[in-house]
Amino acid sequence: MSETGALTDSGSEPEERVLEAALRPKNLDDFVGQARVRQQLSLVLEASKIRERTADHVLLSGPPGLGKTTLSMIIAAEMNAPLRISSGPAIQHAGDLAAILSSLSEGEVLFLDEIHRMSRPAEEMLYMAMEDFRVDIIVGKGAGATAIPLEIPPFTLVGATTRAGLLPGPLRDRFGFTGHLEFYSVAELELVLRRSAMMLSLSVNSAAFSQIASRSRGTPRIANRLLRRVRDWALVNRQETIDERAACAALDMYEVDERGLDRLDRAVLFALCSKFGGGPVGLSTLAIAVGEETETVETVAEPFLVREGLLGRTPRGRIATAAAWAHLGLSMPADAIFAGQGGIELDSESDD
Ligand SMILES: Nc1ncnc2c1ncn2[C@@H]1O[C@H](COP(=O)(O)OP(=O)(O)OP(=O)(O)O)[C@@H](O)[C@H]1O
Ligand SMILES: [Mg+2]
Repeated sequence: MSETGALTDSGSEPEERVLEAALRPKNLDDFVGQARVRQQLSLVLEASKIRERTADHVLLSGPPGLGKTTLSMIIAAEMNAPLRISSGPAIQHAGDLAAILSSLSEGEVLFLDEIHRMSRPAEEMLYMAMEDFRVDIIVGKGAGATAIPLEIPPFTLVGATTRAGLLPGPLRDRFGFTGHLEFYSVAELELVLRRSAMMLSLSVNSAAFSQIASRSRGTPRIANRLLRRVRDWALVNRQETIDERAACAALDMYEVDERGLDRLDRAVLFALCSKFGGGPVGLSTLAIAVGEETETVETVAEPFLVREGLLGRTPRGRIATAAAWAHLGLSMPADAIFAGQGGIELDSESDD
């Protein structure tokens, strides 16, 4: 995810995870935003406490950096249960999963990150474990193979995925509750930032919070990262209090503009408008024009530009919207084809 290591990339680097862990809210009340998911989840957890049973399995889906890992930790904490963490890519054989499942203690929360990347045989073993708290261990091969049933203690599976669409139906159906995380509003991100600033003992004024929040692409991870960069800037420039001027100067220096676009995002839009008259132009041509890999343009820059309504994907190629021209401060030529005009249909972003 983070191949470019950009400031506005919503994925996280290993060294950043340590910093993130420190800023993670520890209970549902401290978790900002996502009101509906929080309410639903709290009901699921409350009910299971009253029934004195382990909570139903929970699936958390949504884009990177919105709080899936954080919520899984909160679930374990709220249930007073130990937490075991693993991930789809780490479970390539059914045996890997069997080893984890058979070592769980009663009521333990098992967090499987990127659950859509688990191997098929492991997935099938998981179905059974989720439903019957039992797995069949296959011993031997071919005609002589036998299945040895193994009881496992009741546990709560919390699965996280950025690609709910890639999850096979039978697996999705076995979760008692699915929480879909949405992008955060600027006001919510300001709350996230206020909390982080307090934990980092930073003095930041309201206008500065709102500047950082509105450049954070609806993503708490990015908000916290921008806050740390602004903190660096203030430290070096000996600013005791981070005000709007300091926040803007810092973020301008890091090339994150007032709408949260970074250097690559703007390069893509600029090439699209200035070199190709606003498109349509093929993705690979566009990538060459900005000197990047096709995949980087497609996975790093495009999703946000499409979400912001600045770029359109059409069957004939990429186009700049009227908003893109305006954002770059360019006047749109009369013959430019943009969304809603010229009979071009926009492709909605697919989840595969
Ligand atoms: N609702 C929230 N309130 C406060 N901070 C949050 C919230 N959601 C996320 N964060 C912060 O954002 C950072 C990223 O969150 P988290 O790691 O849970 O995201 P994720 O959805 O698991 O991302 P990924 O898909 O990349 O694994 C954490 O450091 C956490 O402190
Ligand atoms: Mg995570």
